[in-house]
This record gives sequence, C-alpha cells and structure tokens, in this order.
Amino acid sequence: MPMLADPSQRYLPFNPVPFPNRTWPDKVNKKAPIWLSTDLRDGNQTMTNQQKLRFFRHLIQIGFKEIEVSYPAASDTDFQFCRDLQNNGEVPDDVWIQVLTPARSDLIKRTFEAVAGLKHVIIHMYNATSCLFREVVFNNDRAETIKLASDHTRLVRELAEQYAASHGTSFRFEYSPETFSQTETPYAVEVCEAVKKTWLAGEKSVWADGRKEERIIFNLPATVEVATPNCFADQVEMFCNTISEREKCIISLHTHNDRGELFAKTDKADILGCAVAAAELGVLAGADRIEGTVLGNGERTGNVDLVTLGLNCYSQGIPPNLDFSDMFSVIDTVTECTGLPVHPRHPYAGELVFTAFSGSHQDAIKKGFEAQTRREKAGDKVWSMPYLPIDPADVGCTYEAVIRVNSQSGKGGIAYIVKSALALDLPRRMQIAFYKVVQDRSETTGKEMTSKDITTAFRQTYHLGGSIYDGRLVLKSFVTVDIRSATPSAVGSPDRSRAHSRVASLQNAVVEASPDRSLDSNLPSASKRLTAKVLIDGTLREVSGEGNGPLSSFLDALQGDLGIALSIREYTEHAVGAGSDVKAATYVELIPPNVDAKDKTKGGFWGVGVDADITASGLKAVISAANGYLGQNPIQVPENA
Ligand SMILES: CC(=O)SCCNC(=O)CCNC(=O)[C@H](O)C(C)(C)COP(=O)(O)OP(=O)(O)OC[C@H]1O[C@@H](n2cnc3c(N)ncnc32)[C@H](O)[C@@H]1OP(=O)(O)O
Ligand SMILES: CC(C)C(=O)C(=O)O
Repeated sequence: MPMLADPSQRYLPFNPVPFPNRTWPDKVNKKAPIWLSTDLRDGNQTMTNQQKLRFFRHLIQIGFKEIEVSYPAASDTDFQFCRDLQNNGEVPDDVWIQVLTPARSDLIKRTFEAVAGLKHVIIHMYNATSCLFREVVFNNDRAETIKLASDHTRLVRELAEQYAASHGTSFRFEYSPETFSQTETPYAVEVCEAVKKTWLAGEKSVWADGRKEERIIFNLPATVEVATPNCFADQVEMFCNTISEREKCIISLHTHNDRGELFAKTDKADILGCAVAAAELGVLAGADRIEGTVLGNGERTGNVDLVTLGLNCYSQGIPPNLDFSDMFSVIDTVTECTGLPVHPRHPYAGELVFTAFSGSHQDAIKKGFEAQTRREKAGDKVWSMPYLPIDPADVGCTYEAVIRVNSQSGKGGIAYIVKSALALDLPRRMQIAFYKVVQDRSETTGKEMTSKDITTAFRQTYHLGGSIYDGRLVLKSFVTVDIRSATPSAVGSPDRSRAHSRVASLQNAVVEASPDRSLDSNLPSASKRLTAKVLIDGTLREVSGEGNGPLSSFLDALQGDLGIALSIREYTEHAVGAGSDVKAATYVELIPPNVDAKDKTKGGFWGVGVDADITASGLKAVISAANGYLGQNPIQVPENA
C-alpha cells in the first residue's frame, strides 16, 4: 500500500495543552537523577535467568541502587528469578529490587510471593489511564479507572504491611499511570492523588510521614512517544506543579524512543533518540528519577539509554553516580545477554564515536591534544577538546581509535598517528608531503588506512626502522675531523657512537637552510671533514667531503663522490624519549640546485633520522632525503670521483 497523499485523514497530531507559565526552559540541571535500571524487565525480550543474573551483577557493579528485575506474575521464569536472587543472597543491602505488576489482585499477590524475604523492595503497579486505553482496553470510564488504581493500591499496601511484618522487608510503592503522555494531564494527576491518598492512609501506615527514603514514586511514562520532548516536559512540569504533597513524592520518568532515530543496518540495529531529550527536559521540569536501560534496549525502539544520560551528566561536570569507566565490559555484558549489537555510532559506546575520519576534525583534535597536554602540564585539568565531548580514556578507550584515516583525512590526522605510533613530531611541510603519500595509497586501495598501514608507509617512504626499509643509500659509519687541528671530533657508526649530551636539551629547534650553525655554532667555513662508509645499491663505498659541520660536509661528499647535488632548505630536530634512552629525531628537506629555495611549494625531498647521537641522526636524515631524491633521479657518479 503506498503512503497516503494526505496522512491527516488517518493520523491525528498531538494537541499540546497551552502552558505559558512553563519554567523548565530556563532551568539548568545541577545533579544526576535517581536511576532505575529496567534492563531485566522492560529491556528484557529474550534473556534466560542465567543471562539476567550476569546482567544483574553488572548493574550492581555499575552502581545502580534501584533495579527492576522482573514482572514476576507473568511467568514462572520471572518469578523464579526473584526467588533465586533472594535464595542466593545476590542483592547487596543498599540495593532496592523493583518488580512490576498490573492492577490485578491475583497478580499482585503472586508478585509479593516472589519477593518474600528480600530486604528492600519497590512494588511497581501500573494501569493505563489514557482515553484510548480506558475505552478500548479496559472499557472503564474515568471514575472506574481511578477506582481500579486506588483499590489495587490498597491491596498493595495491605500486603506490604503484612510482608513487612512477616519478613522484615522494607517496601516502597511506585505507581505508573501508563500512557501518561497520552493522558489528559489533570486527569493523570487526579488518578495519582487517589493512589497517594490510599497509600498514605491509615494510622498504621509506615509511609504516612513521607520520609525521604519512603516517598511514593509516581512514574510518568511516555509509553509510546507521541510528541516532541518539549510537550512531554510541559506535561511533567504541570504534573509536578499540581500534585499535592509534592515533598512526599518522587517523580520518575520512563521514556521511549518511538519518535527517535532508529539505526538499522543489515546485522546492526540500535536505538537512539528523543527519549534522551524527553528525559533530560523532564528533569528540568521537575522530575527526580529516570527509568531506562543500559544502551537503550526494550520494546519497539527501546527505552531511554542510561549510558547516554549518565555520560551527558558527566560531560557537564555532574557526577552521574554510575561507573562506565569500563565501557567494553558494559558492551560485552549487554550484547551477550540481550543478543543485540551496539551500533558503531551509539553515543559514548559505539566503536566509532570517538573517531574522526575527516581531515579538518583530525587537525583540530591533534591541535586540541597538544594544547590539552600543555594546559595539563601547567596544572589545568579541564577537558577542552574539539569534537570530543569527553575524554575517551574516562570510559576505558585508548586514543588509538580517535583518528582513523581514509581518503577524506588530512595531514593533521596522519601526523597525529605518526606522532602517537613513532613519537615523531613532523614539521608542518613534511606533514603535507607525507599526507600526499598516504592519500595516494588510500585512494588507490579505496580503503581505510590503519595505524600500521600508515607507519609502514612512513617507514617505506623515509627508509626508517631497519634494513627492510633501506633505500639505495645506507650510512654504515662516519668520522668527522676538525681540519684546523686535524683531530677526530666525532667517530661513529650510527647509534653506536657516543650519545650526544646536547640531545636532551633539544626542543623542536627549527633552523632553516643552515643546520650546521645549530650543531657547530662557532666554527668558520670548511672547518670539518667527514668521511663516511655508505652502501650504494649494496656496494660499500667510502665518501668524503668538507664543510662547516657534519651535514654540510656530508652533502659535499655526496656531491663530490656520488654526483648527488643537494642542499638543505629546512632543518628541524627534537628529542625523543627521556633520560638515558633519549634520542634525537632530525628532519631535513633537501633540494637539488635547479629548485628555487624560496618557493617552498616545490621540489623538496624530506628525510628523517633517529639516533642516540645527534650527528648520526642528522646524517641519517640526509641519507633518508637523498634516497627520496634517488627514487626520482639516477645516480651519476662523477668520472673523477
Ligand atoms: C508498557 C509495559 O511495558 S507494561 C508491561 C508489559 N509486560 C507484560 O505484559 C508482561 C507479560 N504479560 C503477560 O505475560 C500477561 O499479559 C499477564 C501475565 C500479565 C496477564 O495475562 P492474562 O491474564 O492471560 O491476560 P491477557 O494478557 O490476555 O489480558 C490482559 C488483561 O489484563 C488487563 N490488564 C492489562 N493491563 C492491566 C493493568 N495494568 N492493570 C489491570 N489490568 C490490566 C487487560 O484489560 C486484560 O483484561 P481482560 O482479560 O479483562 O480483557
Ligand atoms: C509499566 C510502564 C512504566 C511501562 O513500561 C511503560 O509505560 O512503558
């Protein structure tokens, strides 16, 4: 059947009640609500009692103090679950077990049998109050619906008194005018007034003084979500304003996602959406408590997700009183017990929610991390990070997933991965050069590049990290001689030469075009001679050159002995690691003579070297860049060399 051209003939809009005095839009939430997990009741579609027990234990671990465990009168399995909790001493003393029952005598009695002996119990009774349900399901008028609710409240009270006396149980009572959001709000208040009057009636009532821990709970469900969250918030505020003895009541909300977003993707399905907004606005409107499920499971599109709500509080600096620091184990428990997957983009929990693929996001995150590290070093711990509302580490994620690279990524993200994986802080223009390499590979394969793909590409491009990445030239050893005094000033084979004491103090020094000034600051021109053993396409050769420092001497050697004419356009270095393990990372950009040194958009070849000895690190960087050059140009050894 096609969709209707005029849906108004079949579907009527929700008619909000005018409520100009609403105050909730100007409120700010300052504390977490009381949470009730209904995972084992409203979130439970197929769980066995074994799975329920595993889930129950996890809910305790997360920190829930109120847990709705079943609808005991619905089945022997649900009944038995309560008995098992009691018989096996599973319930900590500070946890309230909640059970659901309809307003039916036989089922209420069965419910009490199920919880006999438990220490703290909330009996949750419900009957639908909306016009549709009154007329269609119950065939009751307004007065009969009120009578149904208050008569059965009386029965609950009597049984609670009886079981409290015989088993020492502390009971509380929760009443839900089911379909609250579709019920005329003044009428819902009327029903709840009748329920409250009955519950608090009588000399004997232990609840009559409305002590904090014994307040009656009115749970206002958006059983089926039929309007925008602001309409629900209005209904909640109206209810809170008009219910009498508000101080003796806890106002609880139970929202669903019917108007929210449904993610459904082949084998993955997940729920998100308006339930979160309705619950949050409802709290601004005066509610004290939220019922929901961890990761939002439940009938149809599910209940409100307590992970999202809890971490939304957390992101505002409000302690949620729920511990999601091991999100992976939360996900494992939920998925294994319910059989339902978690969508990769589920807020806070999905595998992609802390991941940026797009270049500008990655760039901002990389800069954000650098700024965050600086602030934290200065003692400011406040999290202030582009695109990441909370620190992924707080929910047990590593930073590895934060940046993932595909063809939409930019230099910033790629540089972030190189820095995280290899501790190399690439100079900006080298980032741009390497970004092109990665983008080419990513476009060729059409696939995401993993961190390993990127580090491998880096090692291959710059010949870094072991003989498998060697280029045509490999530096085997070198010696530098001060030609004014003719005494050796540095002897080394890379990484075996003496550690250079200056390395530890190097802080990202950038010296353009004249690197040897930074290395050998006070020496005049041609004060050094460098002799190096270099493998050239597998054949060992000795080369030698002169300059005002080791790098210029080496370049002189490459030109004089191998015909590789290159000069330095940019030079950067920084320390890697600390203490006795410190190394130097050096970056150089070399250009051939035909390239304009001032036009930095063209013609350079970048190289990187890492070594415990700063001279060796610089020479390796030169070799690395020269190898890049030789990838595009032949070696033409001069005849007289
Ligand atoms: C919105 C929610 O999540 S509510 C909770 C949903 N969960 C469940 O329903 C749990 C599973 N339910 C069940 O297994 C069954 O419905 C039971 C055990 C509760 C009752 O089963 P049955 O006695 O066979 O009744 P059945 O389900 O066929 O019909 C429900 C009857 O209860 C009445 N009823 C339904 N809800 C309520 C209520 N909250 N209070 C009082 N009566 C109710 C209906 O009007 C109907 O009455 P009728 O037989 O006079 O027409
Ligand atoms: C029983 C009530 C609270 C319920 O589950 C609902 O209305 O969705």
